[in-house]
Amino acid sequence: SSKVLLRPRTSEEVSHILRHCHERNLAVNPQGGNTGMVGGSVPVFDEIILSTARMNQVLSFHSVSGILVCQAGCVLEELSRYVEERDFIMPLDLGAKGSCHIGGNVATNAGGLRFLRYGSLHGTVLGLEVVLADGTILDCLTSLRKDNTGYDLKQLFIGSEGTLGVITAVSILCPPKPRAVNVAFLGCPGFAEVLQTFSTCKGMLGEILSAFEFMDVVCMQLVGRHLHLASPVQESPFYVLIETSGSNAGHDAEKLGSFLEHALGSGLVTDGTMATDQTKVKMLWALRERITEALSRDGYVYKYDLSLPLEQLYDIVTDVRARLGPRAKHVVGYGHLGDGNLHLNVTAEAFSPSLLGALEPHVYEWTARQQGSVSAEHGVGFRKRDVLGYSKPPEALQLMQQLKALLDPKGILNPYKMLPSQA
Ligand SMILES: O=C(O)CC[C@@H](O)C(=O)O
Ligand SMILES: [Zn+2]
Repeated sequence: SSKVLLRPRTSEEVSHILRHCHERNLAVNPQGGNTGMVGGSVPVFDEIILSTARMNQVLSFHSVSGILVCQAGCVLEELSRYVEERDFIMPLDLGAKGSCHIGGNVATNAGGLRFLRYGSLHGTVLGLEVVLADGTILDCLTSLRKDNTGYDLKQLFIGSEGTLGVITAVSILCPPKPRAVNVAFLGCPGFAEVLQTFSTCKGMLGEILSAFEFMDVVCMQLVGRHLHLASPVQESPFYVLIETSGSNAGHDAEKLGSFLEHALGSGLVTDGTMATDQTKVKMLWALRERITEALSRDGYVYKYDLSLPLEQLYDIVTDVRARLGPRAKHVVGYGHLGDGNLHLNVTAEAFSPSLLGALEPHVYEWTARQQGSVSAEHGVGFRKRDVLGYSKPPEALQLMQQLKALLDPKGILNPYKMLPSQA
């Protein structure tokens, strides 16, 4: 029901907008590419939408350090192209790269496909400029690798989902572009073999391993049915996508080759294919990256983004499949295995409260019993705010409420998001 959408170009304009809204108690919903999975960027009632779409300028790039400073509304894929032309890459990559904004990525602390190698945005973001609820511009846009001068305030805004301030500019450390990238797409006979492949792979590939993703056979069937992407290997219960990135093509190919020989020889892997040329690399990645899209064409999707101990990671998928039986169209498990991050998705013809009742709180209770996280990389937004208690103690939730009250006493920033409705 929003009636107003504002599209500022500068931090000063954001500051004027927030000062105005703060004085008049007007609620504001910051919005980047609007690709989030938990409704964090969608207004609940008639909030004023503050879009970062026109704040899309690169401010500086240093070719020795690889430090990029840009406005919050730069589209991730455009930044990737910009730094790749200069022989660097962005430290994060995700399926929504064509539309998501870097400011939104930082605000949700998005994980994605390069996390295994380059780590979280809490490490790669070096500085932020943030406009606070009352319009104050907080300039923490430094480009220093090391800086121990007091509390590291920028960390508070990484993953705060627009509830504590509006991120207007980002300083981020970009790694050098790897000279050699190889992708192997393999079929595994069981989940135990997927885990064993991961251990072997870490041992044998070491520092060149840059991604370890997995998907189950149902994901592959759906990608085939809805997107017409053909499987490059024989049908198997599980598939893994392994990427290596290094500086010496010959060295990397040799390492990957001996790993594959071992994996095939010992029965961990039953079939596989490899790619070094860009087109085939992209084709193999598409099988994994486009699962979300295939699922959305399958029906209504119940989505869970869990961190779980590796040994138990797939048990919840098997459990939910048995629990729901024919009530679900499909129950799938895929995700960033190397990061202990499972995407459990369930599709059905339409939304049904009874199916939701069979899934929740069951999935959350299961996750809590494993000391897992009910939101690994998608954030909390509107959808998951009442389940934070499964992963955080009451004392932590109370401190979060206190921080919110300190930074946004009038509660104008992204209301009804992230924090539980009655804490
Ligand atoms: O749709 C999902 O649940 C996961 C989306 C994304 O995080 C992915 O890894 O593909
Ligand atoms: Zn993911």
